[in-house]
Amino acid sequence: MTTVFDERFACHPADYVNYDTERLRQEFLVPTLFEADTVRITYTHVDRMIVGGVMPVAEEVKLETVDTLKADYFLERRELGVINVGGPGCVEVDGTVYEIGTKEALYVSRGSKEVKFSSNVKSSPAKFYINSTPAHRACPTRKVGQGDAQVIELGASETCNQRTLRKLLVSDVLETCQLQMGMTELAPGSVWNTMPCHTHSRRMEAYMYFNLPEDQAVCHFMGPPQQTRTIWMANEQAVISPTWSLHSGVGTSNYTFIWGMAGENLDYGDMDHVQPNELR
Ligand SMILES: O=C[C@H](O)[C@@H](O)CC(=O)C(=O)O
Ligand SMILES: [Zn+2]
Repeated sequence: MTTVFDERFACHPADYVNYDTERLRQEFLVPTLFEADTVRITYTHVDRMIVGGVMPVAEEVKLETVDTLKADYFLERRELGVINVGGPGCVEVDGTVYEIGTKEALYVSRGSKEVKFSSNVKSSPAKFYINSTPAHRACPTRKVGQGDAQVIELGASETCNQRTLRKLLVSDVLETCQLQMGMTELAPGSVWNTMPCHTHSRRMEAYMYFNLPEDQAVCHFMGPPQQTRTIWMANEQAVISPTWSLHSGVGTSNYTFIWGMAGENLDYGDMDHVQPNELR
């Protein structure tokens, strides 16, 4: 197995406006998450979130520390959220095995020394999407299945934004330090996520789009509401949303995405809303 590590620095909104397409993609897009028997992790200095993907195929894959963390093990000072977007698999945390089916989640406590990922069926490997953030204390490791989620229905077909939001690893469901994660699924024919959109300078966010047909795309919007830019995204790619940025997208078909947040509060409803006709 291999670990592929990449580091991104935080960026000022006054500089961001001068970025061209390539530079925007370099700073904010995480283009590859899932590669056989590999842990791919991107460390963003925006709230120090790590965004990554683990796809075990032929072997069990271990979450190993990287030199940049200067930690004896990956979760020495961090908590971890895992959501499986592939076939059924297992996550073993210090000897305890958790069966994680498609669209199920696992919260892993700070202080967990050994985290190992495996797929149940090689021909349909698990794809574990991960977010990890600094943690000041240990909260219990826990699996969160679809039935444990807090579900919210949003939007309408008339405005092409009908979607089901599932809060998985959030404060209403279980205890975490700062990490909050969930999944939003667009209804067939609906293409707009997070519209009307919002910002929340108290928290950064990362989005990972999946279940998007390979020949389709999502146009992701970012930036201060009056200075937006777009990043065209493919299936199973992630994008970093700095604290000053909105995050919304429109697809050429429907899709599902995972959102993950980190920052100074756990209040999902803390948002500064922006109406579509206010955007520039
Ligand atoms: O701060 C919250 C996040 O942006 C997402 O949860 C929004 C979302 O999934 C949606 O509206 O579709
Ligand atoms: Zn948000």
